[in-house]
Amino acid sequence: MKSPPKRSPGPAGQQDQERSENPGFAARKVAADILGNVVHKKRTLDGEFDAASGHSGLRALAGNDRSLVRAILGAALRHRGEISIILDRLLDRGIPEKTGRVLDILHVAIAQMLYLDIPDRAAVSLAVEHAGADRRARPYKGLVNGVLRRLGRERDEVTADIDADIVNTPDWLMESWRAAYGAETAREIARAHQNEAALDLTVKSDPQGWAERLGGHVVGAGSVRLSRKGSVEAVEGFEDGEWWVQDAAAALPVHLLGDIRGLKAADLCAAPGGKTAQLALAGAEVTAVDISKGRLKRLEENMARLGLTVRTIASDLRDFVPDEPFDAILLDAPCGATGTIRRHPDLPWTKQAYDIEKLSEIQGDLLDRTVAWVKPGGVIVYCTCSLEPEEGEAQVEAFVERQAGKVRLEPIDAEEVGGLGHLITEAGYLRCLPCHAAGSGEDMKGMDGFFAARFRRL
Ligand SMILES: C[S@@+](CC[C@H](N)C(=O)[O-])C[C@H]1O[C@@H](n2cnc3c(N)ncnc32)[C@H](O)[C@@H]1O
Repeated sequence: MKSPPKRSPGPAGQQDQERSENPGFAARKVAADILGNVVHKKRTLDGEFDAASGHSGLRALAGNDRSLVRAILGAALRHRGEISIILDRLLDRGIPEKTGRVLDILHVAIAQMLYLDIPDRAAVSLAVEHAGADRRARPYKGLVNGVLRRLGRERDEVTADIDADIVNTPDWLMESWRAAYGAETAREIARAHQNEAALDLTVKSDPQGWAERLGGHVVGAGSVRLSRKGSVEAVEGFEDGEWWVQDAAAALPVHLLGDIRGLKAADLCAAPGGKTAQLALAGAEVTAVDISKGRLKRLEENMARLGLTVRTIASDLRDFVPDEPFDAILLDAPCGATGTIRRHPDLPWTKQAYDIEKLSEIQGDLLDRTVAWVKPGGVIVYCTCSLEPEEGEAQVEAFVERQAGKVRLEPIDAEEVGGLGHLITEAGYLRCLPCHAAGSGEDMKGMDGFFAARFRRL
């Protein structure tokens, strides 16, 4: 169950050094705190890790301890269902409500013991110390010690017969995937979420050359896949703006617009600009629209690094009025993002079915608006990084019905997406799943869940 070591012990954060000399204590404390914020307060991991507005405890940690917090949270969230079952088996009478952080402390400790290469004694003693330092958890310090030591002793019995593929996904999501893709594929999707995603790059040119230079493979429709982890800024070509990070699946929708050299293209919901960069590189005159000024600023910084020029407009699309119609429109609509769980293991624990319903209404509204913004004969590509049919297949079927006589579906051909025929549905949509291969060969396995459909304006 354990994965290779990911840490070297770093200095404890300033605040916690006052309370504990034990190296690594501050990291465990911050991890338990963030876990609580994610699962109880529905805060996102990205938000908690934001340098400016994220969790204040993280700022006090050294870089290697921040990485340790990320690794612990990744394991605790990816295996949350398993850990809950293990805790049920270990806790004869459960834990009473209002016990402060006890459950979060236990989840963090078990994540280290079972899924990270951290010695049991370190995980247990830091958890016991943490319980002792927390006013409401203090009465359960003995219980934390007993439960974790028993797990250490009875690991095989306590972890036996757990269907990890199924239990780490909330029921509503598993049900949605079973209904959409069948039980076996739903299981494969959930299994794919147990692992982190590879690092995929979109390069300005010469994918094969960059793959050789960086020790990767060409996948998808010319993306470069690297297995390395760590800071992307340090990778050759970043500073010179030769590539940007973009999942192989996320790179496919722009290819569906065809030859856009010299055409006016709108990138709607554009930030942080992965697809904007592709459009500009393909020679289109790009207008990038996004509701978020902050995210648009990031898009502008990304374009500056890549040496690409685009026009940016900060606007809610529901207030947007283009000066003139476009030849091509890409709508990468806001969605539940359930296709990105490998990168965002917090997502299953922060989103609910209700969020998908609300978002699918917005998607329908935005998609309808694009019809008036594209020239007759022009093309609209709709895409989302979602696995839910309400945000994909069902969404576009309803669109075609509402806009009958104004748009027609233009089926996608496998040749347009690097020859990956398994990604094209019978209806001619692009449907990528996290368990799909991005090329041939075992190390090509995995891509973000994505949906795309193409329409021609009549
Ligand atoms: C899936 S992300 C876009 C990713 C981007 N296309 C890329 O490839 O890098 C969705 C974006 O939609 C934007 N957004 C959400 N609601 C919007 C609205 N009503 N009008 C315009 N943009 C919106 C969000 O700010 C967010 O940046």
